[in-house]
Parts: sequence; structure tokens; C-alpha cells
Amino acid sequence: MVHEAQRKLVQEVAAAGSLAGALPAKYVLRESDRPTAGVPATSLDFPTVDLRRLADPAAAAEESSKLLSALHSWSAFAVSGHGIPGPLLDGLLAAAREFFHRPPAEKLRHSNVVASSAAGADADERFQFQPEGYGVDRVDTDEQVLDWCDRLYLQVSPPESRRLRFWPAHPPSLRRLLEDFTAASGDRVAAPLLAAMGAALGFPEDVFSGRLGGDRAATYARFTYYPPCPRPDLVNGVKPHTDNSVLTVLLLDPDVAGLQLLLNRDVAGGDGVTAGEWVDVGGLGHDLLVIVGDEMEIMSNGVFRAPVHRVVTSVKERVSLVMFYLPEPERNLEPVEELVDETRPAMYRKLKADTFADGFFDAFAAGERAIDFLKLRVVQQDAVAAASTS
Ligand SMILES: O=C(O)CCC(=O)C(=O)O
Ligand SMILES: [Fe+2]
Repeated sequence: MVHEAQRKLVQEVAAAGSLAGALPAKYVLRESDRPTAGVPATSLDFPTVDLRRLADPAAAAEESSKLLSALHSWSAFAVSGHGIPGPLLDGLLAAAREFFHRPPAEKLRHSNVVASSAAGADADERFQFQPEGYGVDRVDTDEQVLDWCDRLYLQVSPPESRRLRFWPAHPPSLRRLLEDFTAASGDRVAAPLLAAMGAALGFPEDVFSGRLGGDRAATYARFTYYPPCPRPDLVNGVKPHTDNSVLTVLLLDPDVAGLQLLLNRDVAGGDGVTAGEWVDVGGLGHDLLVIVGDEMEIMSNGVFRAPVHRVVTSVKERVSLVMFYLPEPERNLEPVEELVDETRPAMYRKLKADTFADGFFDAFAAGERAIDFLKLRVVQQDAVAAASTS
């Protein structure tokens, strides 16, 4: 069964709202949850990792320690030297923007609300939501405050898992651009960074990547369209969350900022910023942004932590593309044994990657962190006791 708000495209709400000058109550946050201005990352030492230097034997050690320090302090960093041509990045975001500007009926051919597979479904149950395709995020309840964005969510890897009926036909360039970016972002950004993260901790390069399922590891692309919002002070573009990923690679709108990271540790630079503050990340040009996801937090036994982040809206439209790198669904997700010992027992329970992903979407709709929602944190005392008796 599909909630009635599931079919409400924010783009149409925005168009109607600009005429009436009002914002529907479903999007309006309680006062305590409303967004606040962030500290600009440009005023701080927001780290950039240069992939060319990471691949250069003469510079790799220095760049690797920069990577490690970025991961420890920010759990996120900009990436330069990735070698992905600027015209591909610009062309892809332009094509995405063009798709979101197409007429609703055309976009809805790729809707994330589909005919139900349940036999004998009655009128209420003839349709169901599933994550792939175009539309809004999953709506479960009347109480849920809705995010001010429409999205297009597609599995891009492995190639045989692509469900092309969800891939836009217009503009015709979009498909090829997405295929090219998928290959480049995987080979030139995600793979070398995963290897470098293992090596930076002193382990073999495949300590993380070797547990993702090789060619069967999954990648999802999420294009998000944030329509111009008449009251950015009242809504979330995307509510605070961590990502369902090992690593997330983001291609941000070069012209309109909106992404904010919640610091989970103090960082130096500028006047220094303390944990618990929101930082505006934007203006990266053709650099990409990389964020640690929940699955890496689990695999690294909490050495790397997934940062909470959100998107705030503005009176200008905004488009972004996010690539989520995930294990093969059948794999078990658990701390790698290299990072577990008696002094640091496993801090998270084991579960299958697809069970985590399902739970992630339940938690996201409820506005909670999947790791907490699924009760994956092992109470430290229990873990220590278990380690000493085994
Ligand atoms: O649009 C953005 O900048 C980020 C969106 C995001 O955090 C997500 O889709 O997980
Ligand atoms: Fe995110």
C-alpha cells in the first residue's frame, strides 16, 4: 500500500506554492529541528586529498597521512586529481537538470511507485513503493515531515543489475554520461580510496575492498533535485542522516550550496570548530566530495565514522549526484578481523548487507540512524566479557 503523499512531487508543490505563497504543513519542521546557518568549510581547513599524489610513490606517504587525518577529523574530504574530465561532470549535472525539467507525465514513466506484484491485490494495494526510479523518498506515516526534494535513484553496478525501465530516455545523453561517470568514479575514485584507506591503517590494500564481493559489489546513483524553496528556514532539503554505503562519492552543484556536515570530532583551522557544529560544504568546483558511510563504520569497527549530514534548501534550485558504494547484498557485514582484538572488541553485530540496506530505509523514513535503529552496537562490557571467556 502506498501512502497518499508518496505521489506528491515536490517540484509540483513548489510550482503551486509560488503562486499561493504558502508552504504545505507536511514539509514544515518543528521549531527545534529547523536548519541553522553552517560555518563555511572554506573558512576552515577542510581537507582535500589529491589522487595524483596518492598514486605517486614520491608523494604517497604524505598524502596518505593527510587522508587518514581527514578521515579521523572530518570523516569526509574533497578529492582532486581524479582525472575525470570537467565536461563529463558538467554535462552529467546539466543532463540531470534537464531530466527534472521534463513534464511530470514523462518522468513518471520511471516512477518509484509501481504496480504491485501481490496477487489479488485490492484497490488500495494495487501499487507499491520500491526504491529505484523517480519520485520522492519513501513516505510511511502522516507524522513524517517530508524533505524538500525529488530524486532519481538507480542501481548502476553491477551492469547486469541495471533496471533500464527506470533510466530516463530524455535527455538521450543522460544514460551514456551516467555510464561513463559510473566507470570513472568507481575506477578512479572509490577503488583507489578504499585501497588507500586500508593501506593508511597499515593493512593490505584489499582489507576493505576484498570484502565487498568484487564484480558483484553494488553501486547506486542518486540524482537529487531541490526545487526553489520560498522558505528555506522552515524545511529540510534532506533530513539529517548518515549514508547507506561503504563510501559515498558526491558530485555537488557547483553554483548552489546546501550540503551541511555535522562534525563528530573537533577540527583545527580557522578558529577551530567543535563537534556538534554544522559546516557548509560547497564551492568544490570539479573536485568531488567523499563521505564515510555506515557500512565502513561497521567494517572498520568504528575506526572510521559515518558523519551525519543534511541538505538545506534555498530560493535557487539545486541538483546533485551521489554514488553509493555497497557490498554485494549477500555478503555479511561485520568488523574486519584485522581491526578486532581484545583491547578493541567488535563494536557492531554481524548482519547481511541486504538486511542492513532494508533496515536503513526503514530507519531513514523514521528519521533515525540505521546502526541504532537495528541495534547493531554491541554494548562494550558484553563484548569484553565475551572476549575474555572465549
Ligand atoms: O544533495 C546533496 O548534496 C547530498 C544528498 C545526500 O546526502 C544523500 O542523498 O545521501
Ligand atoms: Fe547522504
